[in-house]
Amino acid sequence: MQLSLLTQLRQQNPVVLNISNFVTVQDVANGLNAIGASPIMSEEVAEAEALVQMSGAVALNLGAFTQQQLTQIRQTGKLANQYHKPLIVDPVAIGAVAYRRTIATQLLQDFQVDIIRGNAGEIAALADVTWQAKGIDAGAGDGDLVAIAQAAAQKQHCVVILSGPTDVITDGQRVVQIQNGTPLFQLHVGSGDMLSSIVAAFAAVSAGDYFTAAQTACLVFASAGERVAAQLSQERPGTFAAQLIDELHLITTEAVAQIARYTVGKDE
Ligand SMILES: Nc1ncnc2c1ncn2[C@@H]1O[C@H](COP(=O)(O)OP(=O)(O)O)[C@@H](O)[C@H]1O
Ligand SMILES: Cc1ncsc1CCOP(=O)(O)O
Ligand SMILES: [Mg+2]
Repeated sequence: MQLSLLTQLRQQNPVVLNISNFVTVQDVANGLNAIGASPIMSEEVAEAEALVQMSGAVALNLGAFTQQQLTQIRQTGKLANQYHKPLIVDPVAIGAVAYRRTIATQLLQDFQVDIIRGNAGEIAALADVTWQAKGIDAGAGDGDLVAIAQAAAQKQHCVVILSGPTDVITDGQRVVQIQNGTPLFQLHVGSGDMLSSIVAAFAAVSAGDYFTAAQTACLVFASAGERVAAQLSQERPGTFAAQLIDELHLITTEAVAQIARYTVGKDE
């Protein structure tokens, strides 16, 4: 864990290129902006090379792609590899939709991803583990989440974040588990997408240590949500979403350190 990465992120204000889905694009842009990164979104393959070159990291969200956008996604992923930019993929709903799973599998062969961030249903699909994913949500299953995340990381040769009540972060061998968070995240569509792009922002300032970038991003994001939830007397999804943006902007490394609850290793 390296909370100083949050300070570096705010000092460096890295450009993060996002291919977003149309549902959560604004959450992602504002979440990145609030925490101290500089978001840019694009839907045009003709500008992909210029945008990748100027970016500190690239986040590809597979939430609602069309055939046309697939060309852009594939090209942007390849360019990120070519220009050695950290590449993050969010494989939205690949556990629930066979078509998405097929496409994601192909894409992950077309370029080498550095970090994959998904919920249990999505990461189980990558690891070929049976799971009852439900739409964009994690769904239900009884597999060992740490073993599933490790299997996915080993298969894709990258860092994997399996997010949920506990976030599991692994490079296939090493494991960190973060217990911070709030169930209110699940009441706001876009929480996961925001996290994936914030992971990209941390990766941009991590000098290639993607395992540390991934766990620090997860801890900061989950802590921000937890601090907001602690101030709410009722479940208020709208208020939570607005205040999450505020908190991403205001949260300090000291505040995160004060509430951080995580374990290093496989046992919680
Ligand atoms: N029940 C929960 N308790 C605490 N934190 C949660 C819970 N569910 C999700 N989170 C947090 O919500 C954020 C988004 O993760 P997740 O809900 O798994 O993504 P997605 O929206 O893609 O399904 C993460 O920071 C995760 O830690
Ligand atoms: C509802 C929906 N449909 C396609 S993408 C998307 C948003 C998914 O957002 P998240 O995974 O962050 O909840
Ligand atoms: Mg998601």
